[in-house]
Amino acid sequence: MAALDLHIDKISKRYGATDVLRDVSLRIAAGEFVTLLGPSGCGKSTLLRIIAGLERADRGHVRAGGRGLDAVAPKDRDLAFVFQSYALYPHLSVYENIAAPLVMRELTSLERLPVIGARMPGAVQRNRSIDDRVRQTSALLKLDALLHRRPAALSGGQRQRVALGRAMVRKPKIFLMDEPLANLDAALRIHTRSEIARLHKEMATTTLFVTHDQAEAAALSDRVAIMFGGEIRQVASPADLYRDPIDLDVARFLAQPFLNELSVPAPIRGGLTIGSSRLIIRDALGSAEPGTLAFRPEHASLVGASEPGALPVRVARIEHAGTDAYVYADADAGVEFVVRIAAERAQSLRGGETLGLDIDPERAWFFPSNGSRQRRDHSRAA
Ligand SMILES: Nc1ncnc2c1ncn2[C@@H]1O[C@H](COP(=O)(O)OP(=O)(O)OP(=O)(O)O)[C@@H](O)[C@H]1O
Repeated sequence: MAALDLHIDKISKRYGATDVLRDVSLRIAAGEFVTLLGPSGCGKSTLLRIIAGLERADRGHVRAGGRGLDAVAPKDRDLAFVFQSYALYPHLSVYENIAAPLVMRELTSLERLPVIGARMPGAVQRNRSIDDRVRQTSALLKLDALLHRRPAALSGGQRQRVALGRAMVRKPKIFLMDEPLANLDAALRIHTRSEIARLHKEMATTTLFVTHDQAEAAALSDRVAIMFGGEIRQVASPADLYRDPIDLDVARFLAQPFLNELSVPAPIRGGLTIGSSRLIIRDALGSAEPGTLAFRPEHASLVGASEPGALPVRVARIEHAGTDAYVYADADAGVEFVVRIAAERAQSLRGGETLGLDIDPERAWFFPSNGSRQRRDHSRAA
């Protein structure tokens, strides 16, 4: 199945007085899996609906494989849309649900009639080809054993697989998926997520996936476009977004499970003054305005209280998380930091103990209060 690239060019959309999308541009390569990630209400679904042709943009263009789609009817766009709600036909079997888009497209209303339709010239051949495609698709989705069942007799994950099957059977050039895992419980979400990853690997269909779940975005995507307030803030691979966020919003949104933040006065030659300590942070070199020092729990360590350059902290509590532990440590002036350490090491710590917090000067970020962070590599793209 040949995949198509998808280009979204300067899309804007307003509802009443609200700018829902502002000049949104995004280029998705043929076969790429890109996720729109952002908080509720940031405009993800609206953008997907505009690409599908279900909503009209006020400005901007959508192109797929070089063809402008703005004037193309939704049904002729060669896109398949998978929604959060499965919207299966309750009175049809799994087989009939998956076959439905092909039956509607490839058979006339007479040919669709039971008994008569099946005997009409031409329809026999087309019915056979529909049957082949339904069986291929259900084999790919491991639904073969469930083809005779009605949706009511399926689990949530199975229903979502049928919804995927119904979208896949038409062999679309592009998949649009709007939170397709949102209605599943935690275990099924992870299972169905790996099914989607496997299918994408096998079929390499260009996919634009919407979620507000950072773990889902990271697990599935080649690249993630992170949105806030109707704008795409940064587009990068999940690893680059986590490692090199463009601003504090992005760093916070990808906090797993916590981001340490501290407001600090303007750095002097990369040096930040925190209480009676002075820390040199590479990211702060070249900045001369106040801002926020931020770092992830894994980018600091606990050392002896008298270690030079370490901030004095007191162990408040320890949370165990499998092989790791999160240590909540209080610094002066009511600031709390979280540090990730190995679970074995946590066993030797005691609540109330005074230690030093050693922040990794290469990995901590400095976000100036006005203006962007000076990033070391430039993964921002549109
Ligand atoms: N038809 C509409 N009329 C008016 N406002 C709308 C309409 N559709 C969406 N909006 C508003 O546009 C904004 C973006 O909505 P959208 O559904 O695109 O966000 P989202 O990022 O997909 O959110 P969620 O994750 O909650 O689905 C919201 O503030 C929403 O209330």
